[in-house]
Amino acid sequence: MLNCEQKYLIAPSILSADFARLGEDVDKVLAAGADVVHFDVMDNHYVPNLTIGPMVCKALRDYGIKAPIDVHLMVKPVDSLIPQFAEAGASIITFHPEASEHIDRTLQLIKDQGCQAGLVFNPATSLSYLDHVMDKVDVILLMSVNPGFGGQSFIPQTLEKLREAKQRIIDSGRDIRLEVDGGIKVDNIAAAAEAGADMFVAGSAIFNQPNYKSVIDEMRQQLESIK
Ligand SMILES: O=C(CO)[C@@H](O)[C@H](O)COP(=O)(O)O
Repeated sequence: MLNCEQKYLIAPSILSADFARLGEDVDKVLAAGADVVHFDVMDNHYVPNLTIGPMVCKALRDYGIKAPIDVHLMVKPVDSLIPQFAEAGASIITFHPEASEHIDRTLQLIKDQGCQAGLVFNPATSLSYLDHVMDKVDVILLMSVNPGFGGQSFIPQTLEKLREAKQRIIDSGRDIRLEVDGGIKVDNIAAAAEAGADMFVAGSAIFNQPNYKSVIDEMRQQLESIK
């Protein structure tokens, strides 16, 4: 589960990791200071790309990965995969509201499996999907790129949407993580945090550098500067 004590969490997206040595690469990024493993699941239907499923999640657990695994489902339909990911060792499961027939039921299904639950918002998806489910979400994930691929540029309008989501969280009085995903780098992580984000997914910014620790340290320095 997520560490509630820690203000900011860094969650490398393994979409940009070395899939031929995934266990080692995930170990390496955690040893470099990452908090959470972000696990992108794409079905070539909801998004135009195909990635990994519950077997790979289980393989990471069997390899010895203990950190929270944050499973971002970019699949449609979603419900049938939820028990499989919970069984495979997922800690958090998030999904896109457009991909579920019954958002409330899908959130409850995730919680019934013992995982934390979240909704994911594409750049053009309205936050109004949160209106009647704030009591069931543990994480709100705002996509700052259109989903499907790593290495895209951060969409600046996300900052305003983060502020809106943060206000909804404050109004709810609940302890909900605000996650941002897509194009997060050393030079924009502070702006995302100032807008309200407290959990940062970064794929290419970390995995495309030889020294993961130096990137993560620089990200933390940026976050320190706004405390
Ligand atoms: O879910 C997705 C893309 O759909 C993301 O998690 C990306 O994998 C993030 O990659 P970068 O933009 O940080 O390279």
